[in-house]
Amino acid sequence: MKYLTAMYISLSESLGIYTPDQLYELFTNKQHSMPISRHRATIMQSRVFFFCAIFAVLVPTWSLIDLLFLPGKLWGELLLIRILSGAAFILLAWQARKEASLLRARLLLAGMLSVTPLFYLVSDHWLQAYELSDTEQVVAELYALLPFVMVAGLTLFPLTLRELLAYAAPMLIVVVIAVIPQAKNDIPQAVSTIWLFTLILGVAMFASLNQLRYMLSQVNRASYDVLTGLLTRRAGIEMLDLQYRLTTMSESNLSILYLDLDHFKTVNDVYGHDAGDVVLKTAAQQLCATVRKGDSVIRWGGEEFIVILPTATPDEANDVITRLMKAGLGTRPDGTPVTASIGVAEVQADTTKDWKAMIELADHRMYTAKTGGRARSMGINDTQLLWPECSNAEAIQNPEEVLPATS
Ligand SMILES: Nc1nc2c(ncn2[C@@H]2O[C@H](COP(=O)(O)OP(=O)(O)OP(=O)(O)O)[C@@H](O)[C@H]2O)c(=O)[nH]1
Repeated sequence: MKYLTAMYISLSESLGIYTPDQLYELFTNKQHSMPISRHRATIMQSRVFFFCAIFAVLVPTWSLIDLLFLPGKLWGELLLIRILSGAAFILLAWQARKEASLLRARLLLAGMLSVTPLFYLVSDHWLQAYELSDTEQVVAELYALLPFVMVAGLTLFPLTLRELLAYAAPMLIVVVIAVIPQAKNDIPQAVSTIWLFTLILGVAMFASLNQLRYMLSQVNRASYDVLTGLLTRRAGIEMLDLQYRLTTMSESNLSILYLDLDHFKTVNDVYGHDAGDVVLKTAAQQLCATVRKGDSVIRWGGEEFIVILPTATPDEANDVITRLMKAGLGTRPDGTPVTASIGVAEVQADTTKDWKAMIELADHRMYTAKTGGRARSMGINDTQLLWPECSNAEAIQNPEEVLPATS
């Protein structure tokens, strides 16, 4: 099995087709990262808003066409459900303007997709009760297109296969229920209706999955640093903003660490850029290995990192730093330990007004740690923690001392 998976991965890489992980990401959102879920929720809600706003106007306005071509009593009945559907679309559009979350986006889409099939089922029931002339029949036939319009609308949303199946199944059931009476008189017509619906559904699912695939690649590219695999500054800012708001809502704790590797430039200058890259990668891996699952590590700049520690008090943040100093950030090419200057900030202890102020404070403390001798952290109330192996960090990492002797 392992052998087959490895073969599939190498084949998929060389042919440019999906790897098992990519396929899984298209099947379900279980492994989607926070930036992807947020981005997807925002797109879905903005499109639900767009769709619902248009339908909120179109559905009631269409009654003018009904008035011209359908019997008066039938027009009155249809007008009632048109007004109700229009109101439902207004409600959905209004809800879609609220802050995006995946749960809200999914519920709104489910709501949007149910209004039209319900409208279709009720209107179809009333239309069947009337003997319609040829012209009236043409207008009535337009009603039968409603589920097709809705299913085609799925192309607008970047959905996983599981979501698509969950949304498409009820619509398919509605169409099957609606064609049952028709099947009694005209089986080929009923079969071709279901066939056409399935075909449009297939195309819509394909387009929707493709949109998701494209979105995944774009968001991943923008959210993860190519060298270290950490969150990029852009994705990190979104995460900081979210965590800060969640923390202030729940009045809990939130600590951040601002790390700047010490004398990193000398690694590049003495051993070359590739060696510098290896040091950065190792430091990033060590950081990720030290923090908890819910924490986030961001590559803030060249050799600067930010660690977000949700719910962590200043003492807990210091525990993380102690763990990190013990585990280390890897070694430089000359075998000396890589160290960092670290600034700490905490939302309650520092009473910061927003995440930017928190970053500024942590940056300022990191600078104090740097000027205070490097290889140390500077926390709240000037609490300092020193790197254990580096009681004399400056001497170990003095650029002049690591420069190889020139002949
Ligand atoms: N190899 C490599 N180097 C990088 C990357 N990004 C930034 N740098 C280098 O990181 C170095 C940062 O050096 P400085 O900010 O001067 O500071 P430093 O040498 O770490 O010294 P202190 O911060 O004062 O301890 C610069 O030489 C950048 O070129 C990268 O992706 N790869």
